[in-house]
Amino acid sequence: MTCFEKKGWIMMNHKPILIGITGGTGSGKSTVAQAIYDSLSEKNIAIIEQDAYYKDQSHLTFEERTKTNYDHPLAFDMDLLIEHLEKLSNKQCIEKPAYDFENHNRKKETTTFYPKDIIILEGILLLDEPKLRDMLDIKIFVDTDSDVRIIRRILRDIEDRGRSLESVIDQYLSTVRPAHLQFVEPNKKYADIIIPEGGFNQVAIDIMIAKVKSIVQERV
Ligand SMILES: Nc1ncnc2c1ncn2[C@@H]1O[C@H](COP(=O)(O)OP(=O)(O)O)[C@@H](O)[C@H]1O
Ligand SMILES: Nc1ccn([C@@H]2O[C@H](COP(=O)(O)O)[C@@H](O)[C@H]2O)c(=O)n1
Repeated sequence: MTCFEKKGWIMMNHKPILIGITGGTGSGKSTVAQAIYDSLSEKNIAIIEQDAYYKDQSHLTFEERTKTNYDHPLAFDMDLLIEHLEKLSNKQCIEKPAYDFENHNRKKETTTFYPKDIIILEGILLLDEPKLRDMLDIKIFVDTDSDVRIIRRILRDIEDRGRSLESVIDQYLSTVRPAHLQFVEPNKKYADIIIPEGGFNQVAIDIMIAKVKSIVQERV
């Protein structure tokens, strides 16, 4: 069954444009996603964070959940993410999960998410799974040096995600860095565009916006 929001619908008979923004942790993915969203805010557009699709771990204790490798593809419920993107392509609503970084678990509540003309999907592991990769109309890799990324991550995880300096460093060395080298960096080759240094690269963002607008024009 199709599902509509009261908002304007510009490409009624078309599948949504799916923009994937990937790159290492702290590279600036969310910042780039927000900049694109802000520049196209008059359109029927939304952001989906891949983080919302971390697997539910309610069967584990908090202590056990701290030991999960959150940078491995198996940490994500990729089947649910793909199912949701397919539903949105078919103009169906989804119940989008939400994630609690402090508890290392999915939240109980979900949000009803309506189909959009443009969806920005943002996350560390968008290009590793061929089926997901093939669904993306535009694939962007935000490329930022690892020393800059770890500094950003330390600040963010302590401030927003309830972590200690020691836990961020331990996690980075034991799982984040090895998984980045194994699953994130090698998939850069699949990107259509590589944006150096993330969110404040206005030239790259303007080029992206022009591309999205030209796809919209083709489809209306
Ligand atoms: N080009 C940039 N220069 C300086 N700081 C940036 C830049 N891009 C992002 N940041 C900052 O770095 C932090 C991480 O950025 P974010 O977009 O959340 O990264 P990601 O989503 O890849 O983890 C945020 O505090 C953000 O404001
Ligand atoms: N319980 C969790 C879940 C994920 N992480 C880390 O989040 C990173 C991905 O988010 P970004 O915004 O940084 O792209 C990823 O590197 C995981 O290590 C976590 O620490 N705890």
